[in-house]
Amino acid sequence: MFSGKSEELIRRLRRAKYAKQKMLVFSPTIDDRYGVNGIYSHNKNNVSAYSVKDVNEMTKILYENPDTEVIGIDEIQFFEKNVVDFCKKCIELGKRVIVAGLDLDFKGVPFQPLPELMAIADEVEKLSAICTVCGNKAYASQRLIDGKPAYDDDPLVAVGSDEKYEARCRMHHIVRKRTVNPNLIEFIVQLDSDSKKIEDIKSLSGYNIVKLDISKKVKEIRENILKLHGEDRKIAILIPHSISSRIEGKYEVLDLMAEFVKCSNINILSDDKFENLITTCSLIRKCELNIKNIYLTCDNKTDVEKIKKNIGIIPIFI
Ligand SMILES: Nc1ncnc2c1ncn2[C@@H]1O[C@H](COP(=O)(O)OP(=O)(O)O)[C@@H](O)[C@H]1O
Ligand SMILES: Cc1cn([C@H]2C[C@H](O)[C@@H](COP(=O)(O)O)O2)c(=O)[nH]c1=O
Ligand SMILES: [Zn+2]
Repeated sequence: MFSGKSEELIRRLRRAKYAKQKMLVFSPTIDDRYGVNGIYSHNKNNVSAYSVKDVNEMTKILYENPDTEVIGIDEIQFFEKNVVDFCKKCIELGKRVIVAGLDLDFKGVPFQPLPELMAIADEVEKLSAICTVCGNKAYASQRLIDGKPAYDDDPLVAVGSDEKYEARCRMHHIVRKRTVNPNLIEFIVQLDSDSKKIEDIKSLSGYNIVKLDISKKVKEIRENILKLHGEDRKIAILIPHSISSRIEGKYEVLDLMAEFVKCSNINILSDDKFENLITTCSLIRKCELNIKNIYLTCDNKTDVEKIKKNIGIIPIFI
């Protein structure tokens, strides 16, 4: 963007006008930045044009004006692929076709249908703007959202001008990739009654420990977990209730934990109520959740062997 494509198109169309050639000029309806029914450069230089939404509309107008000699199209990247056939048809009919469009999108990926149009064109003039950071020749358009580079999964089409885009050279053109929080959510199922022990768990140091509040709505709880995890934080969710407790009277805590099966570990804090531990572990495993650690808050050494044999995990005393 800002390379002077529209200015150049306007210049060529003005010359055709001086030559008294009959012209049809098209601009996509979607581009209403500086006005409709015209081609406008960033300097507000303009020529009048038909504002059309697709190739069908262009074809109709062309049939109504069969003596057209020159056809100009701006922002051709906003038209469907069939605009290539339209251009070919016009050339076969002996008309001169001048189009302007963006070759690369904000990610630096070829913007369809420019690659095909450039391949079939008799003449291609590639214009460059100036990098707003270093003053070198620009390579692509930097999309900025709240002043920060856009992400690679942002929508392809976003009409705008310098409030959204800047010309940038290769070095200063940035596309952000959305990073997935590499930290798994650590659920801490508390089967004992001594919550103070949680601070003693070394593997959870640095974690933001959030207590699950089952008086809230499922949607609210879920969104809060997603938000905290999405913020790239290390989070541990303390479950001070039975995993069979219900949220909103119908949804078990275990159902909620199962929603995060792909991005969570389960840690269990247990005292000497062995049966309770066995039942909890088997319910958790039925949901294919990963039990990472079992922490014993009692010092009953006989439990270690029982847990190892029945659950397959060597418990850690805290
Ligand atoms: N970074 C930039 N590099 C070059 N020209 C710029 C820049 N920013 C704004 N401009 C202005 O934009 C004009 C080109 O506008 P325009 O023809 O609409 O470009 P395009 O259609 O390629 O976006 C230039 O003549 C200049 O006045
Ligand atoms: C890079 C890029 C641009 N756009 C939009 C933004 C503008 O409305 C036009 C380009 O206009 P210009 O005449 O070249 O200044 O295209 C878009 O929708 N998606 C993109 O990736
Ligand atoms: Zn630069």
